Amino acid sequence: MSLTIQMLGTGSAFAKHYYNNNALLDSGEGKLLIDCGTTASLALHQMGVPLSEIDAILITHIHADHVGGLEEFGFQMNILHRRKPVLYIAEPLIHPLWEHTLKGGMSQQGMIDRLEDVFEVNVLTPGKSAVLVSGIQVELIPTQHIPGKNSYSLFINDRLFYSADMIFDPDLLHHLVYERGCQSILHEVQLQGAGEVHTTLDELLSLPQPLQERIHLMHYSDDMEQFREKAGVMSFLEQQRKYPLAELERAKQ
Ligand SMILES: O=c1ccn([C@@H]2O[C@@H]3COP(=O)(O)O[C@H]3[C@H]2O)c(=O)[nH]1
Ligand SMILES: [Zn+2]
Ligand SMILES: [Zn+2]
Repeated sequence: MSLTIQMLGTGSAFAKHYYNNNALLDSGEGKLLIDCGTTASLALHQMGVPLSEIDAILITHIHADHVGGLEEFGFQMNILHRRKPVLYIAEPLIHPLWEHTLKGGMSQQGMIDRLEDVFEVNVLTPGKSAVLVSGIQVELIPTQHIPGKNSYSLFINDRLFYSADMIFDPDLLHHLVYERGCQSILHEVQLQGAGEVHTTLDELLSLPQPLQERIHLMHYSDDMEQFREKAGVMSFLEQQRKYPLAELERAKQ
């Protein structure tokens, strides 16, 4: 069975109409959750996917719309299912995730003192591809988001680029498509204003047409419908719709 991608949500951090920009990848042999924001467990509930069916979680960076649901996920799995969820994470994110995000809610003296006490932590090395669940191979690519905050975009199965929150990096997109065989790009977008920590629609519209044709937009604000025409050949991903990878790749033809 081929890979499918279903966004739990496609919203920006402040969106209310759209849930947090998190994704469920399903190879048919295993399920990988990309990011676990504040709205993740509600979205998964609506999608009919029990938390216990998720084989692993991968975190791109530390912001609530990407990690705010980990406390509930961790507690539910440990308390209700008696097992630690598998967490893939770059080493520099471990300390801030525990010390600055999860410790306040999850620590229990003598029982839960570290991230590893509630999650099965697997460290990923940027630039090195690894099979995270059967049929899903991921390479972390460091990309720029907030000064001093580590953030990692993803190159999946050597053909799909999934942007973390990131500032515009046209050279990376060019490199992935023309030198690494990238077929489709799921890219975050900021529809209005200056892209100080995100990539703007205007910036993506400056890319050559063959690159734009590969792009599917996500992480957008509630006024997305007003930008469909402006986005041209770039399409907006719909939250909770299941996309076979082949469908995303067909869009460019
Ligand atoms: O320098 C800053 C820092 C943050 N922010 C906002 O806070 C949000 C945090 O989550 P996010 O990364 O999905 O999106 C970010 C932006 O919406 C910003 O506009 N400028
Ligand atoms: Zn975000
Ligand atoms: Zn962010």
